This record gives sequence, structure tokens and C-alpha cells, in this order.
Amino acid sequence: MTSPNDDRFDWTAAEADLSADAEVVDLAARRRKPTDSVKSFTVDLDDEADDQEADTPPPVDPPHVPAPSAFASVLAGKTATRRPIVPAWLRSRVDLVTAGRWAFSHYTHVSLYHLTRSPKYTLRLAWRAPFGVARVLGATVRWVSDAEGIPVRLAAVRREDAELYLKLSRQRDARVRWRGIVVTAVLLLGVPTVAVLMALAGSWQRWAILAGAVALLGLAGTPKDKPLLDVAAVTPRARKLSADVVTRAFLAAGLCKVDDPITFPMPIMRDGPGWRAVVDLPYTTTADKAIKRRTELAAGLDLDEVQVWPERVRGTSGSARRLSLWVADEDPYAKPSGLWPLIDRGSVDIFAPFPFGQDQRGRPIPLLLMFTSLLVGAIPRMGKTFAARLPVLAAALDPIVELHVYDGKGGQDWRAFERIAHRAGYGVRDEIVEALVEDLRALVVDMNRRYDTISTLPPDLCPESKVTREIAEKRSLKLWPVLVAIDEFQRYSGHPVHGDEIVSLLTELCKVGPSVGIMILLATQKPDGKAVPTDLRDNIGTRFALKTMTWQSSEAVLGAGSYPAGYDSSRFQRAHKGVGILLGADDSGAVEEAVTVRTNFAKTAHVETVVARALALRQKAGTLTGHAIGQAPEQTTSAGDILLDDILTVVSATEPKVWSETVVARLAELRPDVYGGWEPAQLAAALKPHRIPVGRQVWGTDPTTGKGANRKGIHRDDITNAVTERNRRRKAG
Ligand SMILES: Nc1ncnc2c1ncn2[C@@H]1O[C@H](COP(=O)(O)OP(=O)(O)OP(=O)(O)O)[C@@H](O)[C@H]1O
Repeated sequence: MTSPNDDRFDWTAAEADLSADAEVVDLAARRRKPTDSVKSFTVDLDDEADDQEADTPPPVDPPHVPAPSAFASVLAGKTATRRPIVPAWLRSRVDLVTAGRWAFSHYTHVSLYHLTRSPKYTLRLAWRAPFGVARVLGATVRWVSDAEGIPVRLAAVRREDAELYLKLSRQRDARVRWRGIVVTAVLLLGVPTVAVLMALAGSWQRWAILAGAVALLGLAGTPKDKPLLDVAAVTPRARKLSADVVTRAFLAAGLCKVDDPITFPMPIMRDGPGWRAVVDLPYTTTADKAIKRRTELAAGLDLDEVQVWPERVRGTSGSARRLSLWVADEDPYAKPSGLWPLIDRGSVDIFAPFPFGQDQRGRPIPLLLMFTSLLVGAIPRMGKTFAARLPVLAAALDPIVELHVYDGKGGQDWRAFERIAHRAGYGVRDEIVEALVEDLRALVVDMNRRYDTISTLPPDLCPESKVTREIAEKRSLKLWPVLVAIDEFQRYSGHPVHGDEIVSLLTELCKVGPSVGIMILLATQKPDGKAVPTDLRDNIGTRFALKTMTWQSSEAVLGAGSYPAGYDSSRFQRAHKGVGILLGADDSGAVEEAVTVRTNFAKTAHVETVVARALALRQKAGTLTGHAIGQAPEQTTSAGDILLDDILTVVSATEPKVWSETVVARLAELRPDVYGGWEPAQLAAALKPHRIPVGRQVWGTDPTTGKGANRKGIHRDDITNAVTERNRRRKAG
């Protein structure tokens, strides 16, 4: 895969300029007079020193360096940064491919456009041919009669200059004579020649000559303001950057002043489908400030902001005030995005980045999911599901990754994964939600086991105390990567009974799971604090916000502080499907600055293709498990069973009968996330499947009043019997 860094800018020139800048600063400092503040650095050592310091403050500038000789300057010139012989765009495969693709599609379009209009053009030529004849005849007559000389001869007549007039007339007579001879000769020779040729020619040749003559005469008869061909492509409004245009934009955006302007450390140049200007802001202005003023910069450039991309230049060639401004020729997201490159061939190493989309300049943007989690949020129909499926498709193409796929909507979008997923669930029917809860509970238990296993591994095998590919491939260790993908997450997190537990289990998994290979992917069309509580969101390392309605929803996905930092997904247009702000995914997996990405395209038919390939890979590797091979989840504790065990925990053997209200109060204390808010009626409903009677009247004492009373309650023996029965059933298989 092409690394996104392949065609990054060559900043060597910038470095050279930086050092030049540094010299300028030093020289300026050297010229400055010592100030009072400089004097205040002096220390009273003794009187003598004191006196000295009063006269000569300690030097703060470096010692004087003599100006270089002319010869040294010549040598220095030899070390100057050389501009590349082959332009950057020709050396970049991506730029070349972009240009090649554009040329191919453009000329194909233009050719087809004109081809379909060829009958219209033929009729147009035929209609214009008689006008062409008239024009040719008129031009010939004017030429033979020396019409161009008429104004001069008339001027001679007006000035009554007989001598000049006679001279001009003689010249005209001579011209008319020889031009008349030429025309007569052409007619005498040409007409019979054409007639003979026509007589000798075959019928198609005659037609060809006729067509050629009509075409030529038609072209001759074409008025200047009505060209023969229609316009096949309207060139979009592109802004060619120049120093003046850029300076005006920065002035308009209030990022510099006329007497303190921006400077250009390198020439403005063509970069991909747009222009790039690198500017140094005044010393008092940061590049981050300029990024936040993107809209104002766009206004200053008189462009839509979707074409304007300010970026900070980092590293040794950068500076906190150095900004790279890329201006696209046209809306970079108005075109359809390319297909996901792994649809028909290729596999994935989940420990490495995989293709996800392209940035505004068409450079590939990879995504690394290993050791992180991903949150995708958007309003409906903006490409959330399409975006969320890409990482799952990538994981599917690595046969060691165990997939757990849930879709709260239950449509067709995720059905294909059933064939390879270890666990899969569609919709929000009770049994599906319960299965999800059980799956997550089991994963939390497994996560702890994974940590135990890792802690026993020798340091040479596990140097960083986290899963590596080498470890993950050892099936006996059971440390293979696990991806839990949940689309329409708001339908599960908002579940009245299990929602809170689902959120708390996922928070735990996002918090602690990544190091041991557990990845979580959540997608929601309701990105707010209710659907994805802050505690859960804050533990998700990578976030992708497609179009949202408000900047608050954008922040709900990208995290607090993203809006003031200049990232707002509500600014995308409805036409920008699959375009979003990706935060926290550079190729090392570290949380980095946000990039705007247009995801690669993979519709449901493509998903089927990839899943078929993933199935073959998994069959070959022998890694198909669970749902994919019809294996039900291992018989672990079910929700109801936990309840039975929990009741035995909170009701001791010395209490044979307890009021239901006492039991729910104690359960809520034991597991507030599961039983918080339970009423006796809910307890009754939960115990119903175990055939435990809860309508019995039980004698007890109210702890607040100290009075005894008969109220609805349970018998501990009923619970013990149900547990014995359950254990017997389990043993019997
Ligand atoms: N990268 C893309 N490029 C072009 N079109 C895209 C892209 N991604 C998605 N789309 C288009 O956007 C439409 C909506 O996509 P998708 O089903 O993923 O939306 P959604 O946000 O999941 O909607 P919902 O919430 O209703 O399920 C799709 O029909 C698809 O054609």
C-alpha cells in the first residue's frame, strides 16, 4: 500500500530558509542596544564588578562574526538548496495517477460528447456551406480587385494628391492584372481538373470529395461568435494562487497587518489538483489561529471553504507560525470516491494500517484499528454504515481476527458477515440484546484471562506487555485479536433494561481491552451524550464524524474541544457522502491532528465479495468459530442465572423468607448497573421463567418502623432448588 507520506512535501528548502531567518533574527538582536531589562540580569559580586556592570552590561548577543568574504559567499551559494529537476508532481505516483485518470476521463468524455453530436455538426456544416461559398467568392473578388487599397486611394483623392493617386492607380492596375491572370488560370486549370477527377473517381470517393468540400465551405461560413462545436466541459472556477492573492486573504482574515505582513519561505507551487503556498505568519500569530479562521481565509480568497485547506507545518522544518495553505481547484468531495482497493484481491494484517479513504488531495489515508477503538457518528444517510463496514471488512481479511457483529437496525447492511462472524446479532429483540450482553460479559471475563496469560509470557516473546502478531498467531494462547462492531449503537445503549450494562461493559472493554487485542467499533446516527455517554466516548481512541446537524453533535463524536480547535463536521454538505473528520489515526495509531477523509466505497454487493474471500481465508486457516459454524455461545451464566446466584448472595441461609422489596434493595446495592431501579414486579417477572412463586405472603419486620407485617416475598429454598435444577441440567448437557 502506498504510504501517505510518499508524496508529502519536500521541506528541505524550508529548512534552508529557516536557518536564513534565524540569522536575520540574530543580526537584528546584535543591532539592538542593551535595555534596562538586560541590565537587571547583573549580579552584585563586589563593588568593582558593580561599577563595571553599570558601564558595560553582560553581553546577551553572540560574539561578532565578521561578514563572509566574497569567495565564501560563492561557496555558500554552492550549498544552497537545489530545486528538483523533475517536478514533484512527476515524481509522485499518486499525482501522476491522478493526472492520468483525469486526462483519460476528460478526453473520453469530450470525445463521446462530440461523437453523439456529430449529426448536428454535419447539418450545421451543410447549412453554413452556402455562406462559405459566398464568403470565398467575396474574398476572391476583393483580392482580385485590390479592395484593401480603396481607402488609401480615396484618401489621395480627398487630399487631391494627383501624383500619389496616379502612383496608386498604376500599382492597383498591375495588381489587378496579375491577380486576374492567377484567378483565370486557376479556373481554367482547376475546374476541368476537378471535373475529370470527379468523373474518374468511384462513387464513395465522390462523396468524400463532396463531404470535404462541404466541410471546408461550412467552416469558411462559420461566424466567429458561433463556433461549430458545442462546449463539452465547463472549466470550474479555479483560483491560481499568487503572493498578492494570498496576502490579501490573510489581511482580510485579520491574520497579519499591512506593516507586519506574512512572508513566503518558498515559492507558491502546483501541488496535486490545486496550489500550495507556505506562509510564515507574523511572530505574534500562530498557525493554529489561522486554521481556526479557515472560513475567513476562504472569504479572502473568494472561494468556498471546502476548497481551502490550511495546515500547520510541523517538525524541524516547521514552526508554530508556519502554515501550509493548499487551495483545491474545485470542491474535492464533489466527485464519487474510489472503490475500496481490497474488494477483489489482497489480505490484511490487522496489526498494520489498511486502506480507509483519501484526503482532499486524493492521497490515501490508512487506518490502524489495532490497539484502539473507533466511534463513527453522523446523521442518517451520510455514509456511516459504509464507513463502519470498511474496518470490519479489513478485519475479515485477516483470518486471525475474531468478529462480533451487531446491527441495531437489522437490515441487509451487515448480514453478509454472518458467514464469518464468531457472534452476530441483528435488531433489538430481547434475545438479541441479551445475547449481546452475555457476549460482552464473556469478553470482559476473557479480557482478564488475556491479561493473566500475557503476564506469564517471557519478555523476549512479549516485550511490551501487549499482544503482537507473533503472539496472536499462537492459537494455544487464545490471544487472537477480537473486533466487536456495533452499528446503530443508540438502539442498544438506549435499551430500557440492558442499556446501562451494555455501556458499562463496553467502557470497560475500551478502557482496558486494546492492549490485549480487543477492539471496539461503534456507529451511531444519534451522536449525543445519551447514546454514547462521555465516559465511553472518552475511552475510544479514534473517532470519525461524518455530516452532523450541529457543531454540538460534531463535538459529541470528536470530543470536547474539537470545535474550538476548528473541527466541525456540521459544515459538510449533504452531497458530501462518506466524507468525515477522522481524529486520532495516523499510521502509527497515535492520536494525531484530525484529517478530513472521503471513505473508499464498498456497497453491499462488494461486501459479499469480500466476505466470500474472507470465508475462504478463514476456512484455509481453520479459524472459523462460533456463529459462523453454527456453534451456540458456550453455556455460561445467563442473565436469569446471575439473578439466582445474586439472590443467594444477598439472602443468607439464616433468612428462609424475605420480602421482595428487601431483595431488590439489596440487589441494587450489589449491582447498581443491573438492578438499579428494580421494583418487586420486575423481580417477579425475572423469576417467572424459573417457575419461582413470588406472590407468597411472607412475615417480616420493617427496618424503619420496627413493626412486623405480611408482604409479598420469596422463599430462599425455592431459589436453592432452582439453582440445583439448573446445575443438574447443565451437567446433563
Ligand atoms: N464513500 C462514499 N462515497 C459515495 N457515496 C457514499 C459513500 N459512503 C456512502 N455513500 C452513499 O451514502 C448512502 C448512505 O450510506 P449509509 O447507508 O452508510 O448511511 P447511514 O449513515 O448508515 O444511513 P442510516 O443511518 O440510515 O443507516 C449510501 O446509499 C451510499 O450510496
